[in-house]
Amino acid sequence: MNTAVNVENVSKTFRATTGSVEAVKDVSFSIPRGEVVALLGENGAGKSTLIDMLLGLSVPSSGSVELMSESPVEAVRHSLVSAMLQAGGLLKELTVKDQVAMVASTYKNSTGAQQVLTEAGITDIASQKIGKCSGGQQQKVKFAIALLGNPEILILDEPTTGMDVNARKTFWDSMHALADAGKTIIFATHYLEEAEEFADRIIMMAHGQVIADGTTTKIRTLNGLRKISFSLPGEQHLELTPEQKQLWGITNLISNGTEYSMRCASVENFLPYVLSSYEVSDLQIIRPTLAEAFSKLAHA
Ligand SMILES: Nc1ncnc2c1ncn2[C@@H]1O[C@H](COP(=O)(O)OP(=O)(O)OP(=O)(O)O)[C@@H](O)[C@H]1O
Repeated sequence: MNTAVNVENVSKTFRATTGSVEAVKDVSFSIPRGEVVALLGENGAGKSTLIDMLLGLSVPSSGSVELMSESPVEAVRHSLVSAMLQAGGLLKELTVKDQVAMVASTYKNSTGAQQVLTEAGITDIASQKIGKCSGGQQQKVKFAIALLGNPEILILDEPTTGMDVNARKTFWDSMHALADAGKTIIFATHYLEEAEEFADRIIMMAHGQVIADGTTTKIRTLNGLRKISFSLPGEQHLELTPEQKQLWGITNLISNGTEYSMRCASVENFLPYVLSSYEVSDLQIIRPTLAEAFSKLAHA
């Protein structure tokens, strides 16, 4: 069984007094086992609604979801999947270790409270009451709880919200270890650098739909916004006709003495022309950042 998650033509419509909201619209994707996938999208894009359906917390209005070839509810029941969600679930009066032990006792075959406390990096706050933990520490407690069932699939909704830089690093180190052990990880985040650094694949959502799906490199170049800069020493001047600019998708052309910079949609075709027609130095091709691609795609 190589497919961990299969989502087919899934839509979710909420009925509200003000009318209906199509939170997720005809979304399909498949995630092989062992893949680490970042779910990106602006506020209200539909990420949490999709995650709720992956976990069986809500039912699609149409379409189907399968995790390890089972329905989400069955997959949760068989501890094939566990989650770290944005909303509550922790008891403020309990200590961290009692909270984790309490959830551990509900599993037939739990990983063990002590082990998940170590994996989540919270042995130092084990005796602290949940109510006295910071937002970031509570996130780590939720992470420890998510590890208890030793699930094949981990689904994390904005897991590092509230964590400081060190806590985020420790968190992602733990996630790396899990990914190396072959776990499938799906995480929603607003931190693009986390997606860039950690995910094998990015699924980008806007207005309930998947607007891009691929590796970070693919997503970055989807909008074709690579930037080129170079110098033309001596008396050389770059001269491009409007037809050439259109052909190679040249925009934002700026010249500053001998230095030129521009955006280019067709670097592979433009560069041979420049290199054969001019004496070029200091050539640089700069990939668009994920943030640029994200912003462009989300507002297309
Ligand atoms: N229970 C609900 N009833 C009505 N509308 C809802 C409900 N839950 C979500 N929505 C709407 O569905 C859309 C998608 O919301 P969702 O929470 O899935 O977005 P999101 O991408 O997770 O956003 P964020 O990044 O802010 O968490 C939004 O327009 C939201 O207002």
